[in-house]
Amino acid sequence: MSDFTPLRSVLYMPGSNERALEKARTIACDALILDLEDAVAPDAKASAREAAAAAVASGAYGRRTVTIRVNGIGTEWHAADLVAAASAGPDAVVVPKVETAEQVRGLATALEWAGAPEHTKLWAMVETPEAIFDVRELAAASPRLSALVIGTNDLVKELYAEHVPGRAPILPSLHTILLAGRAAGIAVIDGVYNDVKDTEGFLAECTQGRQMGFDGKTLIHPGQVEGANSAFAPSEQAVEDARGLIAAFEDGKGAGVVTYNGKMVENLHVESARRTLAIHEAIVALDG
Ligand SMILES: CC(C)(COP(=O)(O)OP(=O)(O)OC[C@H]1O[C@@H](n2cnc3c(N)ncnc32)[C@H](O)[C@@H]1OP(=O)(O)O)[C@@H](O)C(=O)NCCC(=O)NCCSC(=O)C[C@H](O)C(=O)O
Ligand SMILES: [Mg+2]
Repeated sequence: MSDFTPLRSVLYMPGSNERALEKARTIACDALILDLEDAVAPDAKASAREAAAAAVASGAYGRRTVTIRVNGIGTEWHAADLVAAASAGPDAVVVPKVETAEQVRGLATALEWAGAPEHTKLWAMVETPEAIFDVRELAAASPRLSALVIGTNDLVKELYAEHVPGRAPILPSLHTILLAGRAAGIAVIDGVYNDVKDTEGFLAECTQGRQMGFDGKTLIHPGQVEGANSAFAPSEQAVEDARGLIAAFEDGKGAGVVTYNGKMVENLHVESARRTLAIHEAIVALDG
């Protein structure tokens, strides 16, 4: 049994949108982010906080990973959001615009003090230039931190860049965040695609994200879930090849190098194939 948690499709929904919270019970995403930050107007912050905490406590989202995104450090809502989220005990508390390792340690301590259960992890959003300069230390700052989530909208805004197909203006930042996440051994989740009607552009960005190495993608609309689930899952061919490659290596009876389908196979390829199978098994277990 794999201990890998699929995070192919991570759907944001405004904590203030009752219809979305209800609808999310039937959406086949791997994870939900109940948002208290950007998607919620200032006068709806308190009611959204209550609704998100109640939604987590309802246990209505089955085996999906359920998280709450609180308002950022330094905002007037941050402390109350953190306390409410800690007592609701979601799978993770997502904190936007985290910039330093010190902030990560402070957040972990605050969650502890607020009585967050051990299973409540911390996900830090990386979406500012300051964070990218500190991301290596930030990613390794606390055992409670289990994911980096990229905020491409804020990043593009902060860089005075533009959203373009292929994302050339932000690729150096995306790679830097991935390197930091992989070095720390935590998940890294790609940013959102804003045009909910542009399926072709969305799928191209999912493929790019998978090829770069992201665990999955954050989403803003239920119509994006299926595409992300499929793009970030190993294909049938990849699963078959992983099994074949492992079998070929084991048949080599201790040889350090063999071939499979004409290609060189060494132990490092076997490790990658085992990871592919672990992801596949975790997805099968989640999807049932
Ligand atoms: C983008 C939207 C405002 C579009 O809303 P709408 O026009 O209402 O969509 P539809 O009419 O197509 O909706 C169809 C049905 O699906 C439900 N729905 C829509 N979106 C969601 C959702 N996210 N989760 C659950 N359910 C959803 C509608 O209720 C309809 O249901 P039904 O009544 O049964 O037909 C909207 O999609 C939306 O609000 N999306 C989320 C926006 C959000 O959370 N934004 C904040 C996060 S993005 C971000 O900040 C990333 C980061 O910080 C960065 O910097 O990049
Ligand atoms: Mg943002």
